[in-house]
Order: sequence, then structure tokens, then C-alpha cells
Amino acid sequence: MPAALASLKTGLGFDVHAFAEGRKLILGGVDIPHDRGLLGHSDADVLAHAISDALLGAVRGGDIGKLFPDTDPVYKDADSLKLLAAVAEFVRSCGFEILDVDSVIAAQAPKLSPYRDAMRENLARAMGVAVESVGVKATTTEWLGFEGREEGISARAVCLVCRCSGQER
Ligand SMILES: Nc1ccn([C@@H]2O[C@H](COP(=O)(O)O)[C@@H](O)[C@H]2O)c(=O)n1
Ligand SMILES: C[C@@]1(CO)OP(=O)(O)OP(=O)(O)OC[C@H]1O
Repeated sequence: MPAALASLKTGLGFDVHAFAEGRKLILGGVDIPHDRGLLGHSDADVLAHAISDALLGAVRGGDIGKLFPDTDPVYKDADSLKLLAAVAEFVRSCGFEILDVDSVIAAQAPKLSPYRDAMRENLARAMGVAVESVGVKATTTEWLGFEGREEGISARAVCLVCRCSGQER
């Protein structure tokens, strides 16, 4: 196998947060108007968390809770884009470059497509990659499951990273 191919790693991330009254709905760093927000120790940005876990998975770096424990008051109401930026730095410190990220949010409501590009721009900036390297999609679950009952939102993400130091790209 060519060395460049041998240095590619994939990552998968998944996260869920429940809706709660009196919380902001922050997705991909965008404050989205809605009657409820997501509950969490941090700002509960389920999309930023799924992408963080995908990146950590790719470099076998554990998961978001290992890096930023939800028992640590430092992360109370934390801006998850800042956590994602720290994860991206950790990925680079392991010798990997972030090549590509794709994601999907499962939410019955609200309609998320108007915020897609703002989310992509925020996430790309946080990770230090081009906006073209970041995909964000949304789907309902056709009223099925906890997302369909509007009890919460889930997000899934995949990424591709490359150990590029000293190798041809
Ligand atoms: N919260 C959501 C969910 C979906 N979308 C957009 O609607 C399209 C159709 O969704 P289905 O679940 O009915 O397949 C989807 O492809 C998204 O473009 C959305 O914006 N916000
Ligand atoms: C992000 C962290 C930060 O303490 O808290 P939560 O907002 O509860 O989010 P979760 O997805 O449960 O991940 C754990 C934590 O790392």
C-alpha cells in the first residue's frame, strides 16, 4: 500500500442532547431561534460534540468527555466551538492534518437549512480548515424516535485525517 494511503485515518462521532426550557439552541456555534434549547454541562452544541468525537476517534485520542470532563466546572456553559478548536489542535499535535468532515443533524424541528452555511463557516474556522472541507446536513426522523417526538437532537459526524509530516501528500 502506498505510504500516503497508509497514513489516512477515519473517525466517527455521535452525540445526543435533550431539549429543555430556558436554554439556547446552539448548533455549530449558531444561536438558532427556537422555543427550547439543548441541555448540557457545556452549551450542549451536539453538532460540535459529534465532530469533536469523530476527530478524536481518528487519532485514537479517546472522546470529548475524556478531554473535557462534565464534572469539571471549567466547562460549565463552555463554548463548544472552543472545545472543538482545542480538539483540532490536539489532532495536529498528534501529527495529523484534518482533510474532511461531514455531518448530519437529526432534528424534527426547527428547520435548520437556513443556518447550514453559518454552521459550516463556524466549524471550519474552529478547526482551522477550509469551509469546503466541512459538510453539514439535517434530517427529520419522520416523527419517529426521541428526535421525532422533539425530546432531543442527535448528530453524527465522520472525518478523514492524514499523518502528513515527512510524507508526500
Ligand atoms: N430539522 C431539519 C430537518 C430537515 N431539514 C431539511 O429538510 C429536508 C427534508 O428532511 P426529511 O427529514 O423530510 O428528509 C432535509 O434534507 C433538510 O434539507 C432541515 O432543514 N431541518
Ligand atoms: C462537552 C462536555 C463538557 O464538559 O459536556 P456536555 O455539554 O454535557 O456534553 P457531552 O456531549 O455530554 O460531552 C461531555 C463533556 O465533554
